[in-house]
Amino acid sequence: MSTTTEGLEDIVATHSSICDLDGKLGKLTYFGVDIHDLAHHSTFEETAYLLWHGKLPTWAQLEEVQQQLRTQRSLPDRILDLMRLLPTATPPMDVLRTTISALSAFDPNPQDKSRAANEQRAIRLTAVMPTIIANWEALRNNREPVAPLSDVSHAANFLYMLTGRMPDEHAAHVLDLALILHADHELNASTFAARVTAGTLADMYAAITSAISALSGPLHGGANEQVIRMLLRIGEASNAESYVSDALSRKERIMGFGHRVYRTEDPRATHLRAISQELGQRKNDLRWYDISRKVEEYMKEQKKLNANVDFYSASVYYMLDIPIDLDTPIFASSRIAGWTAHVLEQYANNRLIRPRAEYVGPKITEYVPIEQRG
Ligand SMILES: CC(=O)SCCNC(=O)CCNC(=O)[C@H](O)C(C)(C)COP(=O)(O)OP(=O)(O)OC[C@H]1O[C@@H](n2cnc3c(N)ncnc32)[C@H](O)[C@@H]1OP(=O)(O)O
Ligand SMILES: O=C([O-])CC(=O)C(=O)O
Repeated sequence: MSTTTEGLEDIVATHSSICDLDGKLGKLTYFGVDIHDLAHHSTFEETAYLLWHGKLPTWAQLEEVQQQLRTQRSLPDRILDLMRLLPTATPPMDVLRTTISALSAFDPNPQDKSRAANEQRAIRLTAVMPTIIANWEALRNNREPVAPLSDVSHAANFLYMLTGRMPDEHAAHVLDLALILHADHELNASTFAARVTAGTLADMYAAITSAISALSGPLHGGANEQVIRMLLRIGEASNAESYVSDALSRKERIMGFGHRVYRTEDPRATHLRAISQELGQRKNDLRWYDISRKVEEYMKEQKKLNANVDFYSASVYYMLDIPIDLDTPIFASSRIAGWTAHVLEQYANNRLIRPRAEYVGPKITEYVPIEQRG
């Protein structure tokens, strides 16, 4: 058998037309469209369309997808009933995983496995993600959920449901930009998990449930929540160096740094760093940005590691007043566009994903009856 590579590092496991990632140049494109162009000009809805259809939409196509997303934001009452049954301490990622899985029972036509039916599922799942997250925030705080609006953007509605107030234009723009930047990233762990599940021809709900589970860990999407907890512990920019130096001397990982593919700046971090600074300036409080910069400089100097997408998104969400444990669910509410695009691509040209393991266990061992074992 060929030699093994732990963690499948640099192993090319499939063909994909969705996302091109050059870790040396720090270049990221979705169907050939540069992430910087999407960040400057697109919206989350348009980016999701690009991921699902492989091309940027016309006005009419954009209008249609926006309309579909807007009209499918509500959750079935029985999903809300299910959420009410969960202990209020349930982590939001667990709530997301459970409700997305449960939504399979409400599929209008579960037998329909056509591309068109799966595209509709992709839209529905994307539309309800913010509703699940915001409803959970309300329920766990003993408040009635805020019903979604159907006449504002995905990002504006998300912030509205979280707070019960219409967000200002800048906040909605910032969340929209964060959603664009997180929407896809080639064969990251959660997307791979989605494709492995889809590869068995399990349905889209099953694939997305796998993806949410994989995203939740601190080495992947779960890092953003840990970043802001670290920034809060550091407290002041002047403490950053000693905090990081102590953590490194204990051989701890600094969350939000390092990447399996990037050997240079993560192009998403470039935008998130700038938004973190801008939000700090607008709020007249550059504390979180300043601490982040110090940590970043020190990590670069000491470990030659760059900030990844999770590092600056943490302070951005914090300055948008988003509760810390919603950071990873927000990541999921963006990545759902990429996950579903990959599931559609997997179904379109499916082959079961089943690698091998190099056996390193004991040699053939005789079966000893239990009464003779020492
Ligand atoms: C959306 C995303 O998923 S982005 C990634 C989010 N995750 C994080 O931010 C968690 C922190 N980062 C990490 O744990 C890693 O960098 C990962 C998991 C992202 C990538 O891991 P891998 O590609 O397996 O790199 P690996 O773990 O082999 O690290 C290589 C070396 O860099 C060090 N290193 C990597 N990341 C870090 C870090 N964040 N802090 C300290 N040291 C680090 C490792 O200790 C290792 O050093 P060594 O060779 O002296 O032992
Ligand atoms: O690509 C990866 O391994 C992790 C990552 O940055 C992402 O999923 O956005």
